[in-house]
Amino acid sequence: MPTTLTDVFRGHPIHLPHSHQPDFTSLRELPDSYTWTPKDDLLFAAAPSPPATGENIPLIDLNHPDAASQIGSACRTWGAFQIANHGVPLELLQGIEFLTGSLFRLPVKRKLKAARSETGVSGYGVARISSFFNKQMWSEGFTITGSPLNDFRKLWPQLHLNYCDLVEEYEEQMQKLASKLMWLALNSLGVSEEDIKWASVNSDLNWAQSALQLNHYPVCPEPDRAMGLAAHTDSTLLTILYQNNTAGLQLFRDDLGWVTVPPVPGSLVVNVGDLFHILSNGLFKSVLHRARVNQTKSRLSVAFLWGPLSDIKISPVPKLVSPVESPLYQSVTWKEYLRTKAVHFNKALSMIRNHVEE
Ligand SMILES: C=C1C[C@]23C[C@H]1CC[C@H]2[C@@]12CCC[C@@](C)(C(=O)O1)[C@H]2[C@@H]3C(=O)O
Ligand SMILES: O=C(O)CCC(=O)C(=O)O
Ligand SMILES: [Fe+2]
Repeated sequence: MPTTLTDVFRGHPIHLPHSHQPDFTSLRELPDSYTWTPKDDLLFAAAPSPPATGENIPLIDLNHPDAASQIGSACRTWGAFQIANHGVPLELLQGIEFLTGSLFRLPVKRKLKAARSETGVSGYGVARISSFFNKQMWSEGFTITGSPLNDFRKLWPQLHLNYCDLVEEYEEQMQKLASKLMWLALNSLGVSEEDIKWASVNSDLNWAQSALQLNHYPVCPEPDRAMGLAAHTDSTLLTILYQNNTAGLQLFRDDLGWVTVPPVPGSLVVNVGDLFHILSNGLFKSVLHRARVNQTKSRLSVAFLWGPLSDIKISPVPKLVSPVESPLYQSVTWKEYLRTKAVHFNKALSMIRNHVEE
């Protein structure tokens, strides 16, 4: 039996000083424990990109003949892009948004019946990365790895089977899309199937696994001082994000600061994760991103976090490594990397980097 994501996290309990949320709707003012300052997050106050620069993440039409090169270039400059004509039925996106909304609208007591345990990865709770910060985030989440049946039964005694089918269908579609996007990006670098043995296109994707992260950012009384989800990179190969019609996702660019990703109805946001950065020998950028909140509209997002099976060694594609230099990164499995990340968080990538000898 391959190691699942659930197995990987069992050995990494997270101890959160505050493991569940207050009833956000009852808070009229931002409590101290939710008030962020630059001390709590070095990049908190980094300049937002002036809208006048017109710099925006590309919106790529997957039916366009140049889609592969556009994706490749977006992965290098932004580490992210939006896609239209992705082939995922609109009803499925609306379905998953509806499921997410109904989950977070449940009474707190019901949601807590499916609370994530200290040693678990699935279930309801605060963001995993909360343990690295002194302040709390203005959000609640629900993580799905493997079958959500047990948790969903507790949340919706009547409707859980329908919702399980919906999640399964969503994951299937996302899985296919993710591998298609990965290969488009790799092809743009001249990398083909012979170069990466474990990631064959025609293997029913039995080399991949995923997690689904549902996020809710309630309306916030003082959004400028609050943080929905603190800045992080994903450890994945790729993450595909569906966001409802409320802006909040921001990407960090060294040259521009924080850039907001505008919601485009029906489209999906794709971002490069740490493993794809490693695989591309640093060519694709694992983008630092975060979620801000606002005072008038609550926000929902659904992240499909996608990577290889836990024991597959990921190393920079030899073709992308210069013949006279060593690869930028050591080889690492997703399992090893998630463990490094669970301890070192945003420093994980630099810990497996090969340092040039003088
Ligand atoms: C398979 C994954 C990937 C996880 C952990 C586990 C399930 C949930 C994912 C996230 C989702 C939120 C950001 C992140 C940084 C987090 O804390 O939980 C992600 C993390 C990672 O990409 O490293
Ligand atoms: O809500 C968002 O826009 C970002 C979510 C995210 O980054 C994540 O779940 O990993
Ligand atoms: Fe993320």
